[in-house]
Amino acid sequence: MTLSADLFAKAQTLIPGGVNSPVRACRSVGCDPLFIASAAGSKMTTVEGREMLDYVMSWGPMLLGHKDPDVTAAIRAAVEAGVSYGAPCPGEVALAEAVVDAVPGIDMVRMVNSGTEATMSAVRLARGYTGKSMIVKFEGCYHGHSDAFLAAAGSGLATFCIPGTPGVPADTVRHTLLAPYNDLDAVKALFETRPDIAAVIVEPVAGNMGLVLPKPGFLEGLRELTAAHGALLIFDEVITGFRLAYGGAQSVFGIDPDLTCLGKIIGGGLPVGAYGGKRHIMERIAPCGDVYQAGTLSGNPLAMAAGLATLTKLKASDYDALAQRTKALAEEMAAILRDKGAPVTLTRVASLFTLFFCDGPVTNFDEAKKGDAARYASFYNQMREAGVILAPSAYECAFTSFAHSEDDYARTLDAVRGVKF
Ligand SMILES: Cc1ncc(COP(=O)(O)O)c(CN[C@@H](CN)CCC(=O)O)c1O
Repeated sequence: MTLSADLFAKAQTLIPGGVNSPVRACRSVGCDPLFIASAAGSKMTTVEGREMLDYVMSWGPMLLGHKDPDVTAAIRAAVEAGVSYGAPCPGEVALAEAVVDAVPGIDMVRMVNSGTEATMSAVRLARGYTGKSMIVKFEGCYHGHSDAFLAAAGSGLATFCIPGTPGVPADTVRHTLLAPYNDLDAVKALFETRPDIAAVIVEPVAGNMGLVLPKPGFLEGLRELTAAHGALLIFDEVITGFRLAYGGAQSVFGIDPDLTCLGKIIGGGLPVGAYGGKRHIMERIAPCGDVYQAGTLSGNPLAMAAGLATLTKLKASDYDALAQRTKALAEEMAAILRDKGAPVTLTRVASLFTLFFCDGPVTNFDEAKKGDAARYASFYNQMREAGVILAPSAYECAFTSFAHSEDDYARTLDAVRGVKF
């Protein structure tokens, strides 16, 4: 038995499924998880001492790479001043200012502790601000695990093929309307039948059914429809925020959402989420407004220091260069796999990509589900054997980082060449 296997056996007696987040259990790719002892740059080292090349990067936060020296130094310095105050601290102002300066649609921002909290709070705010109850989300999009969204979430639930989940009262998801991603007509039809839609929440680039890009006009259409019907447009940029560009997807597509949800990268690896948007909407949030939201560790000084150090460094980083290197890697991976006879549809943007083992196009969840999950599981396991960690689910993305080197990419392609179907 390996040390990971021993740890996993014990973990399963103490923690549901042996993990603190379902996808980490690797069930959909038919293996047990590796336990990680440390990480630095583009690599993680298992408890067995094996160095693995990482394309999960903590599911997105580690855009600078693991254990970035500047981020680590900032956390170390913050620790010396204490770890939590339960009172305002300068770091909260500094990170809020960095977010407001970076994200076009954010005039004011509230820090929380996860992407789930961010989207849950943004929806409550939208309902409070508009006085309406219904929300529209898209099949295959995942906005965290708050009840309203577990109607047909992508990410974990799609991996486990659970459409919705026990424990969510039926009348909770009664206020959630679903539409296929990229289907503007479906959204238009919802608005024509429902006068009580408070908001449409969308991943501007969907990262939880695998990577699915918005069709031209889709996001613009959502902006027009919501404005015309007195509903808010909420961009869930937990993955895309500070990853597609320093200003997020909204700065790339030129769309002006009413509210934006952030997470992952803005905490630099520590637990941070945030929701922000137009000042006249955000000022409805307590204590200046009447829509309640709170959090003991929101604005935690260590997390603020890690987030600020991360954004400061990203602001000076060359996103275009990373996008070009990611493009070269992903296209070569797809070409090698096609030469092995596998049907592969590659979707890619910036430092994100997904290899769907099916013919394309892949523009929504139904098409994403045509991917050959067994072939993906085989690919995942063979790549892990070769020392490369991909997402343990066909419904996730691969994440590169500024720490990935040309040698890393060459090593990855060598591993792909060794794959046998
Ligand atoms: C677009 C989007 N919105 C919200 C969330 C929820 O964020 P968290 O509550 O996990 O911080 C996520 C979380 N992403 C998943 C991976 N696709 C987190 C990994 C996990 O669940 O362990 C997200 O992708």
